[in-house]
Amino acid sequence: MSTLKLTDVAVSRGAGPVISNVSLAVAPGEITALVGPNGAGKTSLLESISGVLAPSHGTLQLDGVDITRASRRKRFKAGIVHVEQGRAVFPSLTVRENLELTATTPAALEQVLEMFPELNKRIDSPTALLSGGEQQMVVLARAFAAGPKILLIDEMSLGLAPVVFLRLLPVVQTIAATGVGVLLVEQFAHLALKIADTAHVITGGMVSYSGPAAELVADPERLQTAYLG
Ligand SMILES: Nc1ncnc2c1ncn2[C@@H]1O[C@H](COP(=O)(O)OP(=O)(O)OP(=O)(O)O)[C@@H](O)[C@H]1O
Repeated sequence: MSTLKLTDVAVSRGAGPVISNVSLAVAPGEITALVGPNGAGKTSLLESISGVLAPSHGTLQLDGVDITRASRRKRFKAGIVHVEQGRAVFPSLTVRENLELTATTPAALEQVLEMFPELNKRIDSPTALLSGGEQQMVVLARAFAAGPKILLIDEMSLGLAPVVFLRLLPVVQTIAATGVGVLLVEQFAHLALKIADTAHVITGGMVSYSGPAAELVADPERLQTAYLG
């Protein structure tokens, strides 16, 4: 059970800073939602956590250990797994072959399929033949099989109908229930907030709200105000 802690993180890209002064924690077994408008900096923040981008300021700690300068590979080995935007499956491989990329023993594969029983039915199908929602499930299952302590999920809803996205949310809850700390980035804020424990709204690279997700669900005006920065 691991906690990720960001303190005063800033990230620059190209022309200048895209993230400033972000402090937040991702607790084990909980879902932390990071929501905000297009271009707010959500992806950049996730990339600074998984090591794609180096923060220009601030610190990142996993269980009290400073990982601010750790390589991407080292962070992955420490349990920070990043599900990037865009459903990166290997379409010509079967579902089984996609999962075996991270579930490297028969026991590990069995454990993943217990968590994702829907995939069992399609296990020998080429992944290209699956629906968008099922492909996203393969991506989540593959990430879960990597044994994350902290799972970063970027815009899982991209290109999916809201009704399909809704079916994936319980899967994220099941993953968190195993003790994984989930940081869920979403543009469908109202749906993500329903399953989140804690929420952070980010606008213009800065956090405009941090608190219980239920507070934003109960008070949509507050969510709107936070979106306006
Ligand atoms: N590869 C890049 N090079 C330079 N600037 C970039 C790059 N990617 C994103 N940006 C800029 O960084 C800022 C934050 O973008 P980012 O993608 O992190 O936001 P986001 O909240 O994830 O938005 P979206 O939901 O549209 O992906 C934006 O101003 C964007 O134009």
